Amino acid sequence: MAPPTTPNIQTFETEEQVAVALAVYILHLSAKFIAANGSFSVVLSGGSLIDTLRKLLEPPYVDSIEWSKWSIFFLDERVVPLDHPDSNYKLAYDGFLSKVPIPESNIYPIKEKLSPSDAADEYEQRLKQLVANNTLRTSPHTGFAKFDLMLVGMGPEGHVASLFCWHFQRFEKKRWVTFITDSPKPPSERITFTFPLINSASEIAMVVTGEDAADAVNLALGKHASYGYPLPVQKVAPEGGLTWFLDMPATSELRKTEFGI
Ligand SMILES: O=C(O)[C@H](O)[C@@H](O)[C@H](O)[C@H](O)COP(=O)(O)O
Repeated sequence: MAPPTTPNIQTFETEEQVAVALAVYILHLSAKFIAANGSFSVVLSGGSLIDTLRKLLEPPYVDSIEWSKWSIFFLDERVVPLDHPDSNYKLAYDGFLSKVPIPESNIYPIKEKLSPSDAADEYEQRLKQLVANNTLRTSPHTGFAKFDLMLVGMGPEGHVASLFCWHFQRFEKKRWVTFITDSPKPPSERITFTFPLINSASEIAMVVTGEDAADAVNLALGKHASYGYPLPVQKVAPEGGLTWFLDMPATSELRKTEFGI
């Protein structure tokens, strides 16, 4: 296991500025990985992240990216049909994927009409096949697939992907993809990448905006971060780079603790 890198914490006045900075960061990584490997594998979360990607759909970013080299995966997914309003694929398709020329064959939604357990098995097997045929690279440290970029959101109580406090999935060590049938955030049935897979990534962006996230941001990044039982977000410790993108409301509690205001 490679030692995790120190996070790069970037804070911005507004969510709009986070969206711009995220577009610049993604543009840079896309060019870097395509130059090095001829491809760029990106893992998307659900939630507000998809809207925060909106700057990528505008010039100069949209015209500067080699979209045909991108492949898209889902960090977690609700076990519902792909056209269901709760589907992360539908959210990503409507808000982002339908607006950029990523080949359909490079987009990897979950398979429909399976139980949560079977959907997780099927997605894991598909990832393993993509490693076997060299579409995805592997971490030499962990043997898990090594995605180029994971875009990760955080819930107000510190969950990431569908890995929640007080739910055993967060301790999974062997599986690449697992499932949950009692998710505290609806809908209850989901599949999710596990921490060993998440932490094998080359780059992770934690994209966290809004005041709802302020307590968990303070717990994760504040001076008492190492005290007590860690939140799921505190287990995000990739062998590659970790960059936090935060707006002012998300750092409001952190600023009180850090500066005693
Ligand atoms: O499918 C999901 O529910 C998500 O992948 C989930 O992990 C999300 O990223 C966080 O809950 C943050 O969501 P918000 O950005 O909307 O707060």
